[in-house]
Amino acid sequence: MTQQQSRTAALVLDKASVAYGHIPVLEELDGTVASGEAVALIGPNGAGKSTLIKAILGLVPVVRGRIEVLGTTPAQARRDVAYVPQADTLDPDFPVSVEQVVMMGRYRKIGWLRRPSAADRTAVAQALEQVGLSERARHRFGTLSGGQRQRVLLARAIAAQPRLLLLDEPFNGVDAVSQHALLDAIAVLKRQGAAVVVSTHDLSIAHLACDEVCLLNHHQFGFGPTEAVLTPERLRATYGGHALELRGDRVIVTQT
Ligand SMILES: Nc1ncnc2c1ncn2[C@@H]1O[C@H](COP(=O)(O)OP(=O)(O)OP(=O)(O)O)[C@@H](O)[C@H]1O
Repeated sequence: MTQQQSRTAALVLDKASVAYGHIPVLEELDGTVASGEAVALIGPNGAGKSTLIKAILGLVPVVRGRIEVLGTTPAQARRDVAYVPQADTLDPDFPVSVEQVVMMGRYRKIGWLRRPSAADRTAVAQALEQVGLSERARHRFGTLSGGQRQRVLLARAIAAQPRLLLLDEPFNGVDAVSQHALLDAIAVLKRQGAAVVVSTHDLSIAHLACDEVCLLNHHQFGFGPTEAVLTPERLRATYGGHALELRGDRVIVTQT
């Protein structure tokens, strides 16, 4: 990757406002995420973090301003963007193996009708290795733990070789091993030049994995380098009337 490419903006928010019908959710967001960098979206429940991720995917409309993804519109960039949802929507009883789930990440590249090539199988094996689940490739997806299933969904996103990866609270309720695998995978993707957007309540994720932070509660309360933006004062402003405790690296809302 050249220096020029490494400075390419993967995501631009330009006075972007997002709404569900007539209900405004996000107002006038501004910020840029470069390729090879990660940004943490931090804010209380209902702040609009998932909504921003859906707007970047082109699933919720931008009603004013602009969201530019990989130099184009969210809808046009979609094939180069991978998404790991907050809760997996795959029925655990559905009889599908771990490697079949990860292969789903390749379908946008190979099409639904063509058989996977050797390159597709290699991409799947590498993605599973990256999340530490190679030995579970033939296991049924539904038999894995919640944290392991989350890692499989991350592997599915990695196998897609995205230029932008969107993770919606991927660290909720996962064990330390899964958390490490997730952090490692984010680091590898960044090194490969992908940009990463991760919504989280865990400030350690922002410190460990993210170059930048976007503080959100319908409005933006800060967007910039993690160390500069992630201050107790700004967090309190973002969480508004809620009483807050910073317990270790987690934001705990003690009173609403
Ligand atoms: N499909 C929808 N239609 C209308 N309003 C919605 C819809 N989805 C979410 N909202 C509203 O948008 C606001 C932001 O929700 P969102 O899920 O983006 O918040 P969040 O920051 O991701 O919260 P959490 O941390 O709880 O996941 C909330 O007020 C929610 O009720």
